[in-house]
Amino acid sequence: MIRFLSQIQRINNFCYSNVIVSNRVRGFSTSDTMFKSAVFNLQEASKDQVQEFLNSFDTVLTDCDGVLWIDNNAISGSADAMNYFRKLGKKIFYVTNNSTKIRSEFASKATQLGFIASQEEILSTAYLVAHYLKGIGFTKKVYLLGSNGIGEELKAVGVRHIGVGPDHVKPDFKSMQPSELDPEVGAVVVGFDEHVSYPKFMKAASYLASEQCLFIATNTDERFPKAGSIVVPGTGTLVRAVETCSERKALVLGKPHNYVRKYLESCGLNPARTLMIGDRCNTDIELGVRCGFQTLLVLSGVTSPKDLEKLRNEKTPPLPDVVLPKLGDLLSLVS
Ligand SMILES: O=C(O)COP(=O)(O)O
Ligand SMILES: [Mg+2]
Repeated sequence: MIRFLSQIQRINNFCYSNVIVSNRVRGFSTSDTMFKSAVFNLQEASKDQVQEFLNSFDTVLTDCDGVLWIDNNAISGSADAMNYFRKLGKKIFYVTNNSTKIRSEFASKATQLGFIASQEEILSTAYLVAHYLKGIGFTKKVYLLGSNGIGEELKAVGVRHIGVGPDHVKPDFKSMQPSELDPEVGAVVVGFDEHVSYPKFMKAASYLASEQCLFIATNTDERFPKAGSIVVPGTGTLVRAVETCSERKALVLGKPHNYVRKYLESCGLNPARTLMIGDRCNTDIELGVRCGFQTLLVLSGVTSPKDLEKLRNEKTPPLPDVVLPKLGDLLSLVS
């Protein structure tokens, strides 16, 4: 497996890749100094090393929120970096845990923000939910605690759903009757839902009281990346709430879980020649590590430089192979 880090190892005469392998496979047996060095700051690389890095992969999988954009604003330089990868002939996939849009909407958003993207290159959790239910031949109805993005993807594969939009809290909300439940519901899907409410939790948990009812979640991200000090709770907040009141565990489809991993495996990627870019260690980097990809963490989203330092000090895996402040910084290293 010829990877960038083993090139660095030769150049620096320092065993970066062995440190990483031993950290991952055999636990933290290496010295603190070696461990800390295991995350390579690409900004400290020479031009030749950056070139080696760029030559070490053919496929780029990138996270979206926090790497390419935050809300509706592109992160400076990200589009140029992604378009540069494309110019170099790299295959590109946008792999997002965000469930609020259908794939064509993600492609339009990307295009508007300056990225080159087609629907076929988008792998979103809304799509994965539809892919999963279609794959198991699901014919019942979905109770959806989520957005229209999932609803539209379900519709595209012929799966019926209810629940999207506000379900207002009434003064006597605790007196909800079983007649308010739809007997055709055979699955509860939890994704991001800006209209989350107590009646929705009651309905989700009541459907899930039947063991036959499937329980699926898009992702468990704790927070959305946000510029500024306001915390925007992520889908994990809703999943945990439904898990708590239903006393069940959801099957989670998004990064870093098995379903998305298997999906990517079925795309015929060569793990040794694939780079995963992310802004979050416990989803993006974890997925990359589990799949055997190289991993690049950018500090423009959820993980701050302080968070990374803490993870390195506490020796908390998964850690990325390389790090950059933001994806756009790559271009100044090659020009
Ligand atoms: O929307 C989310 O929760 C995360 O989306 P991302 O995977 O593109 O960061
Ligand atoms: Mg992200």
